[in-house]
Amino acid sequence: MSLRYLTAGETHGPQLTAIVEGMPSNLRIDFEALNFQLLRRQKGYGRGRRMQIERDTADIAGGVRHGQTTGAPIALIVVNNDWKHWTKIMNIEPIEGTDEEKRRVHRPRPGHADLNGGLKYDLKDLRNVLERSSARETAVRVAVGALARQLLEAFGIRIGGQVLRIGEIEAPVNNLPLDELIERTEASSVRVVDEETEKKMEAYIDLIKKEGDSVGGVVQCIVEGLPVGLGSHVQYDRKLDGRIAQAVMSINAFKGVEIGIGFEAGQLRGSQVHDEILYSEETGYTRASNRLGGFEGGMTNGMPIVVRGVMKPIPTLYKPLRSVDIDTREPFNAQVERSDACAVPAASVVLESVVAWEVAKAFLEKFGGDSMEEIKANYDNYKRQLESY
Ligand SMILES: Cc1cc2nc3c(=O)[nH]c(=O)nc-3n(C[C@H](O)[C@H](O)[C@H](O)COP(=O)(O)O)c2cc1C
Ligand SMILES: C=C(O[C@@H]1CC(C(=O)O)=C[C@@H](OP(=O)(O)O)[C@H]1O)C(=O)O
Repeated sequence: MSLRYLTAGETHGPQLTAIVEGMPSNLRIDFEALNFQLLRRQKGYGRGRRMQIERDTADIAGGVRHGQTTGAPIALIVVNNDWKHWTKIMNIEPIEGTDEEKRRVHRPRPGHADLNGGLKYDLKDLRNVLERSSARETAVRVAVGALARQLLEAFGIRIGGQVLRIGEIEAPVNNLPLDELIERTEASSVRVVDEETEKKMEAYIDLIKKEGDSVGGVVQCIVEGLPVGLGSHVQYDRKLDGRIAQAVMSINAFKGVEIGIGFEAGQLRGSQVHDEILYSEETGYTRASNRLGGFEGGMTNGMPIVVRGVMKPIPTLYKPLRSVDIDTREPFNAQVERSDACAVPAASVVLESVVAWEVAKAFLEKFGGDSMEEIKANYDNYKRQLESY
């Protein structure tokens, strides 16, 4: 059985839940490291008041005993602190003239799931759509990704990321070693490596917010320490770059994905794009560059995976756009819900998490076993095969 998971839960409901199946036994879970990933996602300049209410941690309610996985499905729970403020609105049916009726959402926000979801599921309170379409769900996806990260780390595979752009402000290109990149972005309110860019981005977010507007950006994730041959060229749905693209596009508000130089490849010559193959006794086969971001033929080539994603501006605007009231079909300004002005730094943590998951899944498909020991034996054997090739 391959690795899989499902999530459930509403943004203003009691909790978010994930069931993760297919994790091998005997993986030691570092609870502090798991919760650190949740904390990372909560930080970032430009977020709304909700992040001051929440203190995200993941409770494990199944599949782990004495700090180690047992091979059983893992149940993860992230509690919503905000639930206590929403119990009435979430539990009581909105009756005309009551406070609950006033909180019914009937003026869909352009750019959010409100109208499509209302039409599709025949829901007259668009809250029933927004509760689940909210990116609050990414909290539990980050918890799931944190498990994947721990599995990968046991095999020396590591992940880092950074923000490359927020609206008009672009971060200068850097090729820092992963450790330094992680250290510097961790210290930054917008997950960039230098203070000058950080200051510019903060000021830009302040300006956007003051104008009742919102902003998106570009985020990048790097995975290092990979073996050659995760994913496969033989079937469309086994191509790991394709799976990663799907995972990135599944993040709320993501509108595009690039691997390596991505779209730039369309304007360059072959000689400027393809990574020349080298060989040495110490390193085995390697590449002179990594413009293709670690992939050829849907398989890892041993170079770091480089994935970028673009996030559109947040749809909820304090200065709302035109919309139509679904009760009257009259033009109205869209509903204003409490909202972030910019969630790009948080989204960069979500990007790392979904990429970690896809890589871990492909890793288990290749080296699969029911216990960490079995996987390690398979992995060591494969490494010997590569060395003798
Ligand atoms: C970390 C994160 C935080 C977000 N915060 C908000 C927010 O506060 N308000 C909002 O309207 N959209 C927010 N979004 C975006 C919406 O969830 C998203 O646009 C919506 O679900 C519609 O999906 P789509 O943009 O993928 O089509 C956020 C997205 C992410 C990744
Ligand atoms: C709760 C989170 O993000 C939320 C994502 C979100 C949306 O529409 O996507 C809307 C906002 O919800 P609320 O109106 O409750 O403040 C964000 O705060 C989170 O990231 O944990």
